[in-house]
Amino acid sequence: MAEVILHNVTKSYGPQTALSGVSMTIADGAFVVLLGPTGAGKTTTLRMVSGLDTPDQGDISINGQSTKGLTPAQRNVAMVFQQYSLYPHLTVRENMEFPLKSPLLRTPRAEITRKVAEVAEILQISHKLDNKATALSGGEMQRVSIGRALVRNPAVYLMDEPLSSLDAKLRADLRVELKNIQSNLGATFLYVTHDQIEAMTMATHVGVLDHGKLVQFGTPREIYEQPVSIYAAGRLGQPHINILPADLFGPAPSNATHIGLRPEHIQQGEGQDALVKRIEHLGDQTRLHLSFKNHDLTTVTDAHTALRAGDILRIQPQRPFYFDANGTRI
Ligand SMILES: Nc1ncnc2c1ncn2[C@@H]1O[C@H](COP(=O)(O)OP(=O)(O)OP(=O)(O)O)[C@@H](O)[C@H]1O
Repeated sequence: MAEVILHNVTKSYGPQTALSGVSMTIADGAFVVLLGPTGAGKTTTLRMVSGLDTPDQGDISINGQSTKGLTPAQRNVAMVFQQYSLYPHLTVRENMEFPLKSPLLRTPRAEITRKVAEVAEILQISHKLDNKATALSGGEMQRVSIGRALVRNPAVYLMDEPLSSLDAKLRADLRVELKNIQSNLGATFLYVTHDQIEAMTMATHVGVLDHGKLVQFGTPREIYEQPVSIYAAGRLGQPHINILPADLFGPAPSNATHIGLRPEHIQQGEGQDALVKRIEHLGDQTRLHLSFKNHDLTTVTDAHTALRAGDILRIQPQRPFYFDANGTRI
């Protein structure tokens, strides 16, 4: 496995800047998740590292070696993209064996068979190994494309929302499996997801992209507990952070325009009156949708709450964030 360093990477497509001066170190064995809304530059970052596309400026090194002029094969990266790209005329087994049959690798036959069986078991597709790739559901095809990456031992795994087409149960299973594989192998991962749980549970580090710029890089806890801006704070957390006028609950720092409250940072039972508008029972969690001085906010409470819509509940902020007019944390 390897360390990947992006140094000042910039890429434009015509007038559109996709990446602007992105510098980031993906340490050997790190699991880095890129977060940002559509168009932020996540896929472009993966394409730059993979060699499918090249930066206009800046450089990317893998294991201390510049990738300038190197093809994807020479970079030894394994990619899984949102749209699975299998060889339709081959079986699942043949698709998964394919990367190991590269003449460069010279993998012994018995080793190929063992590795494919092991990965198929993890991905719960052992019973489909002899099916044609086209005779599979979308979720199965996606698992085969993940399998094709996992049979290899590349410098870095690049994955673009690999679990998004799977149903919830399988997604949860594979989230745990992928994380196990990554920790056991000490593999380096660069991974794109929109899924909060994947980001919080799988990442060793999170990179927050905003219009092609890397605005924050840190552990998931750092991003959650010490966001640099409203934008970064909004990337993690379900329910979403509440962003309200700074002085809604009382005096605020003089340059603050907004207060940011994570749902769990609204203390209940003390403070000022809020109206309970709606209660959502999610099993392990209950969400309260409140109205406070004509502003909507969301908080969480215990699963067996006696509260009902129409009740009045006292609330006050606990550990608030304050932001200035640019959205920068104070
Ligand atoms: N091949 C291309 N030609 C033109 N513009 C492109 C191309 N690839 C990306 N872009 C533009 O670059 C910007 C970044 O795109 P990118 O695909 O990296 O975003 P993303 O964060 O991965 O979004 P998504 O979550 O939708 O996948 C967008 O404005 C996009 O329209």
